[in-house]
Amino acid sequence: MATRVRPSSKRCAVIGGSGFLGRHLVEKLLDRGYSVSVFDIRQSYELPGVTFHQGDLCNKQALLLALKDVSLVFHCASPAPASDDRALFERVNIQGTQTVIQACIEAGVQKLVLTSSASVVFEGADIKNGREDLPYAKNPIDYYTETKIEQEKLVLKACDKQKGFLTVAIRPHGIFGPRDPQLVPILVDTARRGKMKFIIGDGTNLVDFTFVENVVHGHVLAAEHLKPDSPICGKPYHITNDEPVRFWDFMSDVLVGLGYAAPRYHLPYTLVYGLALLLWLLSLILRPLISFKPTFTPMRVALAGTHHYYSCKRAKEDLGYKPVVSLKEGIARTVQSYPHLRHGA
Ligand SMILES: NC(=O)C1=CN([C@@H]2O[C@H](COP(=O)(O)OP(=O)(O)OC[C@H]3O[C@@H](n4cnc5c(N)ncnc54)[C@H](OP(=O)(O)O)[C@@H]3O)[C@@H](O)[C@H]2O)C=CC1
Ligand SMILES: CC(C)CCC[C@@H](C)[C@H]1CC[C@H]2C3=C(CC[C@]12C)[C@@]1(C)CCC(=O)C[C@@H]1CC3
Repeated sequence: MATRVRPSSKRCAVIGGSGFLGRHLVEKLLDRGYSVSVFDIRQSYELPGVTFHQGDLCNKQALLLALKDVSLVFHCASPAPASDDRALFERVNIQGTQTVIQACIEAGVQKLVLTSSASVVFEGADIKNGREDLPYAKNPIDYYTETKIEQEKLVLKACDKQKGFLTVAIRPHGIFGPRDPQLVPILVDTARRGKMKFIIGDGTNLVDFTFVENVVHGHVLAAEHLKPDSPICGKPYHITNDEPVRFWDFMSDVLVGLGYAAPRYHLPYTLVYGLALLLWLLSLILRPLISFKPTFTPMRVALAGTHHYYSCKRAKEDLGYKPVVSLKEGIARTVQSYPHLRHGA
């Protein structure tokens, strides 16, 4: 009788491993002695100890090849939040995640760690020290958030101790760090176009920004604590820097660190939000004739003008989580890593 080979617990796969968070995660896993299969729609680097599988996560057969002999899977692939392609979000984040779950079960994977987002509970109103038991957003602010909610529900529901398939979701917030393609590049581009002169609202709103290595640390802890008798099975965990900061202080520190002026003039939140909504509607109506992408989208304005910070008490208690890099150190390392984005470069 053929015996089924139990996959090695040091063999894992990172779906989305070519992306910003995914690549940092892959590097940490290699440091910790894992061998890693990366599954991604693109290959962005090469590293010893990493096997690349290029493909779309909606394709189960392609996934199955990457998951052969793998016991642990991290799923951190998603279309970029800035996209407004609803069909793409639904296909990748919802149907694609269903495919990931099916492929994991068929391949005999034992643990699935999803990168969700703290934004799954954000509707544009203040969240102060939000806990994981806040309800999912009833009116998600964009298609990204809407599909991240469905994705998280699917993964947590799939947790089945009897079948030996365990799942957990990590909810990071505002990830930043070296090689981030989003936060710093968009900020610098906006500054270079002379649009970072204004503070939306009174500038006192507190927000979480999380250094990428802390997010990676949360993922590794979750994976290593995910066992049949553990309280973490089927649960979501906030992972942040645990140092809420004024949104506009964080933006100013990054801008000034790169040689740009900090924003100074205040604009009322409701005025800017209304204008952003109007511009977004116009961009939808005019799309057949002209295509333009407003910088100040309703989502970005809401994020820039409200409080949204989250408690990581549950992660501290259940995972022993503690940030490994402070906000100050994270900002310094991030600024240093972008010489090409410095003023005048
Ligand atoms: N950045 C942030 O502030 C936050 C991010 N998150 C979550 O963290 C995760 C990682 O985000 P981040 O690293 O910033 O994003 P990236 O865009 O850098 O990484 C995502 C990777 O997934 C790939 N991908 C997209 N669609 C598919 C597909 N159909 N099949 C296979 N691979 C695909 C992307 O390729 P391509 O680039 O070609 O699309 C990219 O390489 C995401 O799930 C995101 O929702 C959560 C909270 C905050
Ligand atoms: C133009 C300026 C007002 C803002 C420039 C910076 C923004 C691009 C970023 C500030 C907060 C960021 C953020 C995300 C993306 C980049 C920002 C909007 C997310 C939406 C990424 C995906 C998530 O899951 C939640 C993040 C919240 C914070």
